[in-house]
Amino acid sequence: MMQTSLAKDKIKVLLLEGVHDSAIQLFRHHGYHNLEILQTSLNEDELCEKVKDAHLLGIRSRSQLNERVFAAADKLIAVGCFCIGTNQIDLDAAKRHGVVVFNAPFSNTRSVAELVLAEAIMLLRGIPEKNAVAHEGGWLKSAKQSFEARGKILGIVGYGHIGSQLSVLAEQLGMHIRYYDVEDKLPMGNAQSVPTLDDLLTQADIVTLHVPETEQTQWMMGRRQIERMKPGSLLINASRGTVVDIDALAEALSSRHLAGAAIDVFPVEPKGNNDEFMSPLRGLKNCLLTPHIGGSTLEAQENIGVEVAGKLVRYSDNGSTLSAVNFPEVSLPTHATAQRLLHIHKNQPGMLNAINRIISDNEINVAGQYLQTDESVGYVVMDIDGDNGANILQQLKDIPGTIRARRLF
Ligand SMILES: NC(=O)c1ccc[n+]([C@@H]2O[C@H](COP(=O)([O-])OP(=O)(O)OC[C@H]3O[C@@H](n4cnc5c(N)ncnc54)[C@H](O)[C@@H]3O)[C@@H](O)[C@H]2O)c1
Ligand SMILES: O=C(O)CC[C@@H](O)C(=O)O
Repeated sequence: MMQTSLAKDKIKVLLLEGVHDSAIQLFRHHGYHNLEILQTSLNEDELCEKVKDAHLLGIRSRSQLNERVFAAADKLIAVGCFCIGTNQIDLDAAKRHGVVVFNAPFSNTRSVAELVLAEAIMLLRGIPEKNAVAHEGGWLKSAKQSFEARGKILGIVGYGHIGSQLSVLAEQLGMHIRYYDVEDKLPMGNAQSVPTLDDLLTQADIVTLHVPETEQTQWMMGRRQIERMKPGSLLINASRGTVVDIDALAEALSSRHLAGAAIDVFPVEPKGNNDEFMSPLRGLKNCLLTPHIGGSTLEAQENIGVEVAGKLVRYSDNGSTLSAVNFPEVSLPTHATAQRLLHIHKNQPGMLNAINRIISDNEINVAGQYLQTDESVGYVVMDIDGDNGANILQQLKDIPGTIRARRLF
């Protein structure tokens, strides 16, 4: 087990939002026993208080990490998103504070694709409404407005990991796939790309959204886009709640312009399972509502736990930022007899010179050194011979423009 300069029982790991046990096991296996585990997210004030003594933080989609939270998190070195989306984090603020952010870019994608396919079939058969009516003692036995999936056009918006897997699964059922993406994407099977969102909306029997939350995707399914959808068509959203104008959707479902919808994500979601879910979609029987569980299968959560905890441990143990979402990627092999120093700084001229001047003034031999920069930060990982690491750490921290410096082992 790797020895770090800060004893591992002093490294506090704060895990929120019911991260899977596989993550906890992995931390413990690597010697991290100072864990605080919460099942819910925290509001901004609670977060600011809790993060004060945390070195590593694990969250899912509900925790909002903004400038104020990072400013309060003096000791924080990394955040792991135990999910795909990182839109809940101000990634630039994290970087300015020298905090590296990781996620799990594909571990839950199959789970989402499977759910969406099931929802498409359920909506085509009007099951949400038939189910709701049966629970009230009614009996809607009818073939009216009930359809097979075979031969229907599935319109996929965002043909990434989820959209493209869904494409393959849906084609197995005999559906015809059209997709719209801002980037050129390899069509799977017989899927066809369409040039505009409008083309997709006017052709598809079912529209399903698989885009990330960005400025461009915010409210991309507004009133006008919903009106462009074919009368009697269906909408599925398992991407992010801000992609769909929920009031316009509620009206389209009430008026039956849309025959049905399945919505897993909402502009405002409850903080935890004990909070009330508020939405204009409540009570609409042709709308299947799920509590943001597209990626919540045991398989996905177990894999995500191992993947993201593994990334946090590798960063904490040896400084590897491989696959970080907001940081230059560096992974230096360890040199058995050397001490490792990490230096995160503003990307300004002369930083490497300043670091190396300290090394040479102290007559230290460098066993390995790697610098990566992006437009705003630089990250140096450096192995030095001898035992001078602790002595020069303060000098490295004193270099103007330094964001954070750490001695690992
Ligand atoms: N409901 C859930 O539990 C759940 C689970 C996993 C992911 N998600 C959400 O689903 C999203 C998609 O996941 P993914 O793994 O497929 O991501 P991905 O990055 O692999 O694919 C996203 C695709 O959207 C495209 N895109 C981006 N902006 C676009 C725009 N304006 N118009 C059209 N296409 C655009 C991208 O080019 C890319 O191909 C995630 O960002 C996350 O927010 C939700
Ligand atoms: O597990 C979550 O909270 C979010 C799941 C999903 O939206 C993701 O971004 O991966």
